[in-house]
Amino acid sequence: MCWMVLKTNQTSASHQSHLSPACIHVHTWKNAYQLGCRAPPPPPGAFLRFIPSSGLWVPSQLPPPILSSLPVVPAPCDDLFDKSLATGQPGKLREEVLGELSNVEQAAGVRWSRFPDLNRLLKGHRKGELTVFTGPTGSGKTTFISEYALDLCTQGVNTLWGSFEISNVRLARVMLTQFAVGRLEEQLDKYDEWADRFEDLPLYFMTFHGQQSIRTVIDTMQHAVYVYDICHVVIDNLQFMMGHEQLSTDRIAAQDYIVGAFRKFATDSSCHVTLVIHPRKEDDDKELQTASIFGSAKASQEADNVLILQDRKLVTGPGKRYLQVSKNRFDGDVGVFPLEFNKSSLTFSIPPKSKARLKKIKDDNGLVAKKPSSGKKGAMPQISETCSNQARNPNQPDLSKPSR
Ligand SMILES: Nc1ncnc2c1ncn2[C@@H]1O[C@H](COP(=O)(O)OP(=O)(O)OP(=O)(O)O)[C@@H](O)[C@H]1O
Repeated sequence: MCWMVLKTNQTSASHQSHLSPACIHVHTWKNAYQLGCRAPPPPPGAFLRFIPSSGLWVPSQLPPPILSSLPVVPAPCDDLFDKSLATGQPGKLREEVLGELSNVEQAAGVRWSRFPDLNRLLKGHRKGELTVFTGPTGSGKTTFISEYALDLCTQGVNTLWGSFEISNVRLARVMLTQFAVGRLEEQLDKYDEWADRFEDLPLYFMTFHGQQSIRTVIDTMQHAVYVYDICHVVIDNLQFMMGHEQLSTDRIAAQDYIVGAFRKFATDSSCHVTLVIHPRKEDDDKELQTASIFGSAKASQEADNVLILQDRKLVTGPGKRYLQVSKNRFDGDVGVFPLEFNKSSLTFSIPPKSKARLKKIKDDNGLVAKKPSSGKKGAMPQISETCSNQARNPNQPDLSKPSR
């Protein structure tokens, strides 16, 4: 068994006297080697372990006094290396690459039912990724990300919301309106039907509001992954979670640390994290860019995907807003697509001109209706031109069914 160093401190271990090759030799009568020194390279087959932070190859069995003085926490690891695509290697690289190639659909992740353009660009929503989402103040970030997450959740993506800016009551009200694709204020008799259906979704809310420490938030997320098998965490938004205490320079460092913690959580827990971050103040006539995200470049560097809600019209499309995918690490493309806001249903999906794409079937009564969907829970809402403001919805409660 070889050993791998999991955590290191900032100081190069080789600068510490007890870890210099000479000192190890004096204490153990065994040879250690340091990369980049005039010392000879380790002989082939030598039973050594490598300490990445120090560039040292040390004997794999150091006596306890030296081992305990390491500035690191060693942990056992059988597979330090993957060799090309060779079979039989501990990391199974070859099988895993084949798995990705032969299951392209699965590797692409869960597809949105309300946002076909997102599928075109991002392919799908995948576990273990970090998405950073930004947009001007009041442009509709919360409203959009609510529908974006709800869409996935109705398809069985277990979702945890951390709403640090608006209360869970207000958020759930927006989501319920989007779920019902229409205002429930005027049809309160249907409230219980919709609420029952909404309650059946694998959707959970953190009970935090306002400033909260990253440690507490990550602990809560880890607990939720363990207990509820959460696959998607939405943090809305980073600035409200951090509060306003730090000075400006500390604040950027603190934000970088927090972004790093969310990144690590996403990777380690195989859970997608969508992080809403306000942009820095830009001129109103300028479009936002990846570099407009508040803080250092850390957020966009760590992110797998960067989405920007631009509050201006696309010259070539309908809608007063558009969504820009400005970074896409996995597959697919970067690009833009228009969003048209429906004030009644608080939804961004299906701009009116795109309705032409939907296949319509005239029924016997001369009413216009969309071809029935697959019946999949949470599938694309069906737009009926017989409804004025409210779109017909596959999530529509079956009113013949008694409410719970
Ligand atoms: N495209 C839109 N057109 C008009 N109004 C919108 C649009 N999108 C959202 N709204 C409305 O604007 C208000 C603010 O929306 P929302 O809270 O989603 O914005 P935000 O970008 O998250 O705000 P903040 O910058 O404060 O976090 C809400 O009342 C919402 O219904």
